[in-house]
Amino acid sequence: MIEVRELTKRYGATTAVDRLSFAVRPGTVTGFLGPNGAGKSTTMRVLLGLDAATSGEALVNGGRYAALRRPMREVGALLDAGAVHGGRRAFDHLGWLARGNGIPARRVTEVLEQVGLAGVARKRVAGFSLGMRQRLGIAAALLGDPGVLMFDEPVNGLDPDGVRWIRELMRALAAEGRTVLISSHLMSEMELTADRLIVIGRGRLIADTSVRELAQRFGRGVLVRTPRPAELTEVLEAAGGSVEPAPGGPATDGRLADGRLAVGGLDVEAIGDMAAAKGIPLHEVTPHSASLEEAYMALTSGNAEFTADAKTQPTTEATARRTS
Ligand SMILES: Nc1ncnc2c1ncn2[C@@H]1O[C@H](COP(=O)(O)OP(=O)(O)OP(=O)(O)O)[C@@H](O)[C@H]1O
Repeated sequence: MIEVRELTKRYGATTAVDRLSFAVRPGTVTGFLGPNGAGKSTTMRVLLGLDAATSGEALVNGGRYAALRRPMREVGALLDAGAVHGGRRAFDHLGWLARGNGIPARRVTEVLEQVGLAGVARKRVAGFSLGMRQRLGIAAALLGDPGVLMFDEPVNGLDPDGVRWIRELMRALAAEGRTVLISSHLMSEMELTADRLIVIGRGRLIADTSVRELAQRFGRGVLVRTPRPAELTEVLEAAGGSVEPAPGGPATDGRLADGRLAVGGLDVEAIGDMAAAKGIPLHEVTPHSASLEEAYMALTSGNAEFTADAKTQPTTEATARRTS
């Protein structure tokens, strides 16, 4: 179990994580999503005791990492696959980690087999491809057979076979009842791997939802294009519709991407009638089936527009709203 409560991390004037709260439960793969610089790595580093929180808490199995008695047996992590010294052999690197953490030597052989590196166990890491280094990093994370696992961008730079292998491994680890948190900025990858999604932007929570809920929320709707998006938004929201800026094109007024809106909860006829009644021109009205990628882009585009109010951070659904 991973719990982050009102976590804030500042580096000088930069607020990397801003009153962030979420929980990651056992038995699921949870995707930790957000654009570059959203605060994913920082959150993971604080969870792993590599950085101190400015305020709030980041707990693993109910305690701070520093207070865990046998950390590698409780939590395994891959933060930076390049962090291993190139002169070391894979077997020796893992053996050194095992000895330092009271882990039986047989685990080294087991995890090397598990990640498919048994054949190169005696080779120096300097000669490893990026994919092999990722596998070695994952082997290190698995060494203590921990119940909690965190992987920062594990599929970065991997070929399709490597990506599929990681996806299957993550799902298998969760199926064994482990808590698995994977960060990524690719919804396309998380869609196939994760059960739950925590989406952050500018250090704040944007959505804490299941993949299914997100698909349902954005799954069907009507795409509307108008030169007066703010007025139409007001009219449609007053009628009970949900309105999000739709991806596609740069934002012209800093808030709404070229006046396209994804409308949920209202049909084409109702939208057309209401716009006509208010004299708002419509340049396009199309029934639309959004992909999760589009949903993610709508959630994260112009993060300032989606700042979850820190006092009422959503916990069960993607409830972040535009603030204007
Ligand atoms: N050690 C540091 N000193 C100063 N600023 C930092 C430090 N670490 C991170 N930051 C800043 O904090 C913010 C969040 O960075 P972080 O690396 O956590 O984001 P991220 O979501 O992991 O992004 P990416 O997907 O690019 O890895 C960024 O603005 C980053 O520049």
